[in-house]
Amino acid sequence: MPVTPLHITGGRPLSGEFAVQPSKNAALPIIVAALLSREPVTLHGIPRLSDIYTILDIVGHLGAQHAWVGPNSVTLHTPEILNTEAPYALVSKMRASFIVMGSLISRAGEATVSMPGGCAFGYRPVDQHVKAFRALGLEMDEEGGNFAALRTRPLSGSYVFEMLTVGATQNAILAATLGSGQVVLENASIDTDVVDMINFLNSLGADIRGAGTNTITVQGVGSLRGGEYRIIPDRIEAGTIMLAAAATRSHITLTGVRPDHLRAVSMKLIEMGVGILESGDILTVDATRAALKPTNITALEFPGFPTDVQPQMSALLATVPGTSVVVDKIYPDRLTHVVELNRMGAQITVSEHTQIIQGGRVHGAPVKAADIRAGGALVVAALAAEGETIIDGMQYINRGYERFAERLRGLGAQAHQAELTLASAMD
Ligand SMILES: CC(=O)N[C@H]1[C@@H](OP(=O)(O)OP(=O)(O)OC[C@H]2O[C@@H](n3ccc(=O)[nH]c3=O)[C@H](O)[C@@H]2O)O[C@H](CO)[C@@H](O)[C@@H]1O
Ligand SMILES: C=C(OP(=O)(O)O)C(=O)O
Repeated sequence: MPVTPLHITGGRPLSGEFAVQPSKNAALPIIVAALLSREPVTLHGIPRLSDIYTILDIVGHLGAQHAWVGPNSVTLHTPEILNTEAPYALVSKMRASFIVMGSLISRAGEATVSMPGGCAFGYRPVDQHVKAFRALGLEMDEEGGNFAALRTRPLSGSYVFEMLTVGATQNAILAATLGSGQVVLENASIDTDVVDMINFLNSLGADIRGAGTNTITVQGVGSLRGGEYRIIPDRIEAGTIMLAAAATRSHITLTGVRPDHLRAVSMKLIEMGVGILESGDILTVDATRAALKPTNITALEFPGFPTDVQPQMSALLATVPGTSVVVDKIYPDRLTHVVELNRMGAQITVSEHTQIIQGGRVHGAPVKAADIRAGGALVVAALAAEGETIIDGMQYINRGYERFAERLRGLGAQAHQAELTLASAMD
């Protein structure tokens, strides 16, 4: 299905309130984790995004029935696993799909999953998933781009991750949740999305200790019950909007946020001269008080500055006079936004994976998003830019931001996506 470009006429401040969506990157693994229960599980706080529809298709193929029971609530029910194979056509769309491997191993003792896809911003191996599975006792085979796992004895033992990885930590936890052995994961990710998945599994009766620390112990249990769970707010969307407010020198309020998940973004904005006020689940951003100062950022694992907000930060810094430097230690090649921002008058050069940004004015231009957060960056820049920006590649933005044009209009932005005409629908 073709999607029409987003038109934004920028250069004016935003105002009002923005209700942050529930977290895509927490919801995806929790939907996969719901496969572990034979009983119905109702999840509240599921954003209506293309990635969510994709994962629902994937778990549906494996045996989960699902029904939307509210605007952002889904009930999943998997009495039986019907398939232990997740084919390329489904898995190639999205990186998060690779963790169905863990759920299938737990529930069925075997899994064949194609190498995952996802946003193309550089090398994204799955070696830690595979090494962890092997260390915990699974037989692993790789053939023709597929990974096959077979459980011949209860999972047990330990694995020390070679780097902090959200997905591999989640995959190993899922694989060990149902069973009779004990698994210890060291140098495990403390990311909010790992913690939320563990909290969800424990709410159904799993025995997983150490969430939010680098050592996670999973004691296998026989089965999980059904239940209800609410997913955390989307800190990446919230971060994008905070940076949009700063780029447009606005004063806005974000509602339904977890300020404690956003500290790295808030601290950088405060350092730049932006006022940030936290009160419960409300966060106010005031960029009207002083001229903003340039800064340097390095994207790191949580609780460091998120890689998923790095391109949007580059867009903001392109509007701040002076020199800023941006490095991404998680995905050093996450740079597809640079050429497009430069099309809008930004002055960003890249040397050895380091963005050197000479901030100043940006102007509207036709641009193209090549991945989700590059799209977020182009929206931030377009809101700040004089004139009209036409952003192509909305299929990427739609992976991560729900009804974005409409919700940005709620902040007073001039943003609209043309309706699909019969002619464009047949493209
Ligand atoms: C759907 C979802 O939630 N995606 C997020 C998740 O991706 P994802 O879970 O894939 O990212 P990881 O945390 O696993 O990756 C972190 C780093 O470890 C490396 N690595 C990872 C696994 C592995 O087997 N080998 C290896 O070398 C990666 O290349 C990367 O440099 O976390 C990323 C890092 O916060 C975010 O950008 C993604 O938006
Ligand atoms: C990069 C993302 O997703 P994926 O890991 O599926 O590519 C993202 O959510 O920013």
